[in-house]
Amino acid sequence: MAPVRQRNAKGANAAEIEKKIKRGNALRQGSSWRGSRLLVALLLVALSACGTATWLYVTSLDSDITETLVSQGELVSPQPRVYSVQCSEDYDNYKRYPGCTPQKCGRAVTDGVVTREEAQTLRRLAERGLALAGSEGGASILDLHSGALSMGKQFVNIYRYFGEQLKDVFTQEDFQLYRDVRGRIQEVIAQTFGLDPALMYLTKPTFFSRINSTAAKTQHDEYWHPHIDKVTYGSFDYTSLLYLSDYGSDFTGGRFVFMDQNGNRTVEPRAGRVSFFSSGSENLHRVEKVTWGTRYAITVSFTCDPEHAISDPALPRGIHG
Ligand SMILES: O=C(O)CCC(=O)C(=O)O
Ligand SMILES: [Fe+2]
Repeated sequence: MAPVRQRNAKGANAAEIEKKIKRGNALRQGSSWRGSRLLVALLLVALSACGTATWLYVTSLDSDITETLVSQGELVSPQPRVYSVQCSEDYDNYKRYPGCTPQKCGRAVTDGVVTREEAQTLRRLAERGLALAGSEGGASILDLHSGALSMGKQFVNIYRYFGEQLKDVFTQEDFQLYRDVRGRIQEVIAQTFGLDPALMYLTKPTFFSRINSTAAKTQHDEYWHPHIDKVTYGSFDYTSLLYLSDYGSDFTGGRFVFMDQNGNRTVEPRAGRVSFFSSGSENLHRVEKVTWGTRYAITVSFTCDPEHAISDPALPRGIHG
C-alpha cells in the first residue's frame, strides 16, 4: 500500500506542480498583458500631451504674429515713417476741437527730430534726477512738470523734497532743451496728422521713465499692461515717446508693441527716436518686460482741450540751476 500511496502522492504532486506552472504562466501572461496595456496607455497620454503642446504652440504663434515696424538699427530720417489706422470712436465722447481732434489716426516713427547727442543729454538729466530716489520695483518716473518722482513704493515732489539741492541736478539749459524738443515733436505730429500746432497743448502726465528688470513691488511698477492712453490718461489726444537708450545694447526686452486685431507690431527703441500716435483705442499698446539693462524714455503727451493744457516744465523761481 505504501508504494501505491507514494505513487499516488507522487502523482498528486506532479499534478499540483503542473497546475502551479500553468497558474504561473497564466499570471505571467496576465501581467504582461497588463504591462503592455499600461505601456499603450502611457504612449497615448504622451501622444496627446505632445498634440496639446503642438496645438498650443501653433495657436500661440498665430496670435503672436509680430511685425517689426522699425528696428533699432534703422535710421528713419528725414521724413517719419507713417502707418495710418482708422480712428476709433473714442473721440466722439469728447468735445471736438477742429484743427486738432484726430480725424486722421495712425502711428509714426522718426529719427530725424531729436539728435542722439540731445537724447544723451536728456538721458543724463533723467539719470541724475532719478538717482535722487527711484522705485523699489523696476519702473521709476520723474515728472518735471508736477515734480513727481518715484521713491520706494510711492512718489515725492522733488521741488518740495529737494528744493535748493536741485540746482546741482538740473540746469536751465536742461529745461530749455526739453522745451525745444517738445516743440519739435509738436511740429512733426501736426505735420503728419494735418493739424495746427498752435491748437495742440502739452498735457499731463509728461514724464521720464527708467525701467529695468527688477521685479515690480507695486502696481505703479507694472508698466507692461496693454492700455489705451486716452482711457488711462483721459486728456491725451496724441502720445509721443522719445527714446533715450538703445534696444539690444542698453537693454533687452522693452520693445513697444501695438496690439492690433491681426497681430502685434513693434517699435524698437533707439536713442533719439520719436514714436508718436493718436491716443485712442486704435492704438492699444504695451511695453514688453525689460529682461536686462536699463531703458530710458520720455512720454510727451498732447491734448486738444485747452483746459487740460499745462505749461512746460521749469525750475521753480528761487532755484537757479
Ligand atoms: O515707454 C514706452 O515705450 C511707452 C510708455 C507708455 O505706453 C505710456 O507712457 O503710456
Ligand atoms: Fe501708453
